[in-house]
Amino acid sequence: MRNTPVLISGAGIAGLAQAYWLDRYGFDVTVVERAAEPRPGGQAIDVRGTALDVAERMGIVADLRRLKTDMRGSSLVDGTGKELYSSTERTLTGGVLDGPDVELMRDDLVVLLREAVGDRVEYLFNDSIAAIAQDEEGAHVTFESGAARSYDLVVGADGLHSNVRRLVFGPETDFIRHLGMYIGVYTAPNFLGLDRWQTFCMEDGVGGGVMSARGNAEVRVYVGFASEEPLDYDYQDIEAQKRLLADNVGDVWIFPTALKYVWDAPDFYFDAMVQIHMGRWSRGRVVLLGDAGYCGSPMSGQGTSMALVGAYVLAGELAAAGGDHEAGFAAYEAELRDFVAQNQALALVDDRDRLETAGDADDAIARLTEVARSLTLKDYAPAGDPANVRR
Ligand SMILES: Cc1cc2nc3c(=O)[nH]c(=O)nc-3n(C[C@H](O)[C@H](O)[C@H](O)COP(=O)(O)OP(=O)(O)OC[C@H]3O[C@@H](n4cnc5c(N)ncnc54)[C@H](O)[C@@H]3O)c2cc1C
Repeated sequence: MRNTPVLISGAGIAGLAQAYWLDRYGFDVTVVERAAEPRPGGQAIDVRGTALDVAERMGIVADLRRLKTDMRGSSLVDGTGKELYSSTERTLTGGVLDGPDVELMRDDLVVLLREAVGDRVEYLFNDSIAAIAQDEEGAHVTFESGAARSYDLVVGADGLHSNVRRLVFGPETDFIRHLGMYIGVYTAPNFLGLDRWQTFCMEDGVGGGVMSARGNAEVRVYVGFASEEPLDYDYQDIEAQKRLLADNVGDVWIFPTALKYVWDAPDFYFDAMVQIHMGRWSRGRVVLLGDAGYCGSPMSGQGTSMALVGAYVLAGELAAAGGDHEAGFAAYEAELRDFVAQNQALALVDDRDRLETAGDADDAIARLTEVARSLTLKDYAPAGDPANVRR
């Protein structure tokens, strides 16, 4: 597939995994990323079920396990700080501690994927696609920098607020399903003195938690508030988002203290709990992957795993279709639709936000584990051996 030039928009989890697999099948890959480098930040994320099989085929499972968050357990408190339960067997973010699933920091996974891709693909940082025109010859892309280039295919892996989706499929409002919650995630000093521990708080209208990270040197704060109506704010204006968070979180648990650290946080991430639902994930030579096409929201617990599985399936089906992108895109959807629907449904289960007892948590983890494993990967020959392609 060399000489099949593919442009991937976004160097997040989906984009980097896609670059890895397309390169391994011999496509000629360019990645454009709006940020100056793959963006760090984020809370603990999970690789579980079928996504672990993908990681196995990438040869990165040992690295994932090395980077695993080293939690001893978790507790849940109410808005006054009264403990509802505590467990040394599971965490609220990662599930059963001695199970096969891997919970790690999002930025560690980004670095790991970047290393797995190596220098074999071209990166265009600090840039973004301004326009895409398609015809029988290809997808003709103009970048915001002013450069213009043609590709056979464009993969939109640019996250929840996908630029490619907006340019090719229409406005975000056509595809978004609001789940009634906003969250902010950021790093703070370990102001609670947590020792490999996470404590979460569930209270009407406000919720979240604090989790120690990096050998207890710091914590990741995770704080959200309910809003039935979608809020109007600038996705690029981080200071305004911090203000929005501070203004909407009341005097609940330790959140007022946690929010004192938000102003200096280097890695603040804020977004609505929303899902993306689309009738089609491709149009012409353009296809969507990960959050761009089927965001499940952090409430699904499966955004990262869906991105990894989606990247494997899309690249594999394109390779199997031998250059027929319409057949490849159709097979990608056929293979992945049911898996995505089941994973997105996890965020909508009524009792997922009512984890008041250890039994509730066990039920939720059992359901998640079953759905996360519900797809069996196909073999897409001929991929190179990871030992030969990884540097
Ligand atoms: C900084 C950050 C922190 C996150 N923290 C959490 C978290 O704590 N918990 C959680 O559950 N999920 C979090 N997520 C979302 C989570 O990473 C995704 O749900 C999941 O991993 C699927 O990944 P994705 O690659 O589809 O999307 P993302 O990980 O969102 O990656 C999208 C990438 O596209 C880039 N991009 C966006 N617009 C453009 C553009 N116009 N041109 C080029 N590139 C563009 C972004 O900079 C980013 O690198 C976070 C995402 C980001 C970017």
